[in-house]
Amino acid sequence: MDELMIQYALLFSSLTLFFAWFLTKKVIVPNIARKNFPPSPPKLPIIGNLHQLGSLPHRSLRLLAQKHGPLMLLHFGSTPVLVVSSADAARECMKTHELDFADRPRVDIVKQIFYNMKSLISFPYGEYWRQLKTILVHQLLSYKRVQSFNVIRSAFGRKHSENELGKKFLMAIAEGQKMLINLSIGEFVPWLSWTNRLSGFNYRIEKVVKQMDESLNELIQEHLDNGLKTSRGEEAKDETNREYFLDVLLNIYNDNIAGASIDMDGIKALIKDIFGAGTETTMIVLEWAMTELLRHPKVMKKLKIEVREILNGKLDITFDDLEKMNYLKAVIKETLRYHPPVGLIPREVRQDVKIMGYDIGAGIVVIINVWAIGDDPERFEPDRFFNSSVDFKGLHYQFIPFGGGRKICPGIGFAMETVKLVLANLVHKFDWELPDGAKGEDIDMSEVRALTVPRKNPLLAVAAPCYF
Ligand code: HEM
Repeated sequence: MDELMIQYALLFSSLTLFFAWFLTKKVIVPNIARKNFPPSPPKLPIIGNLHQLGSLPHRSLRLLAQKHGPLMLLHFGSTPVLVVSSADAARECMKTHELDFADRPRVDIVKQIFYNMKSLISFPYGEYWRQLKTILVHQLLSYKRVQSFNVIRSAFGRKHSENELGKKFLMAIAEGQKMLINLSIGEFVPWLSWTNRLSGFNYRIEKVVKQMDESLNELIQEHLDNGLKTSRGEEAKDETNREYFLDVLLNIYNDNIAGASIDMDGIKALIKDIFGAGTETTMIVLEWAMTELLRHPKVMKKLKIEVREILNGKLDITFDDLEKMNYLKAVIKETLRYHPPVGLIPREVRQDVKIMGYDIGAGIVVIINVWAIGDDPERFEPDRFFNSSVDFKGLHYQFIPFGGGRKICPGIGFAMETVKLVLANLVHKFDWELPDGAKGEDIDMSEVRALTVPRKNPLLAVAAPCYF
């Protein structure tokens, strides 16, 4: 009997082994083998390629791409990540297969910050995303409104951009952004997600989300208590009558604007979109533009001459004046190419797709390395854009500081008018130099790792007023 049992056991294990071998050889392996995945650098157990990201991922990923090619498959923990590093590859993803690449990665922390992804940035491509985009583009950022808003204080109003409540909200946004870049290992290796609780990561994120929510609720309540403004994009006569983004959104919520609808979480998520995506990016362009002007005195001089000639002794700058400043536009474009504020654009693949002969599976996270794609990363030269038709509106894939395809940044007009206006004013009204007789080449050019790519240390410069 015992012998029979042993024979049964042997037969059973042999059958199991044969079945496993058959599955691996004939079913699973051929399926994988038939797939043509993009090249991958070697990875470590558990963390995958996370250790290769370094302190400035846009730079480390460019170095890796120079070795492994414009489409690379990395692993952040167990999460597969496709890295796109050439204009041709970006065109394939953002234009040819636009819809297949139109989602953002579904990271837990993003879900928490954006009310279960109810924001334009995070919501999967589809009907709700289209509704939010229509509200943002047609109600908040239309050309008429861009001109009628006081561009800097347009979200809540002057009072809130300077008072405690506004500051508290901005601090919570900054903290949330920091947490988004310092994602814990638990986000990439699901079976290690318990470490998020242990390390206090979950607690910190809950605290930040609560802070943002509380300050948003207070801001909304104040706007409701003070009566909503309904200037409908007309130029308001004074600050007290000006209609801000929040008024527009609350009017849509109250059904005062035909053809649009939004719920309260949607309003709050959209406000976070505007602050998260719109304020720091714009500031970063301005700071890098001033840095490059101080490093390149000839460029500064040429810009000053253009601005002052067009203004011809006039103090205030109008939108029409800005339109004529072609060298100013070239300086800003070159700054966006050389220091793209969003160095890495995150996307997620919606369904299996073939790109440049490679098989890319649904659910794979995609990173488009905007900085690596903008060629000639060693030279700042605005003249390359002077009288050139290359633009950032998503048609020229070698220059995509605002992204491309349907997910292209909806704030381009708003951002560009702000940057042009502020930069033109800075060079028109002041002469600039570095402190203590320092030279351009002494400026510290270090970048810091963030969701965006800002200067590591603030730029210090001395302004002397110009008299007309
Ligand atoms: C110089 C300033 C700015 C830069 C460089 C910038 C860059 C970008 C980039 C690269 C994307 C991703 C696009 C893609 O996936 O293809 C994006 C998305 C976005 N930006 Fe901007 N942005 C700027 C200013 C603004 C402003 C001022 C606003 C709003 C007032 C804004 C709102 C958004 C939103 C809502 C999205 C998400 C769009 C979506 O996912 O459908 N951005 N931006």
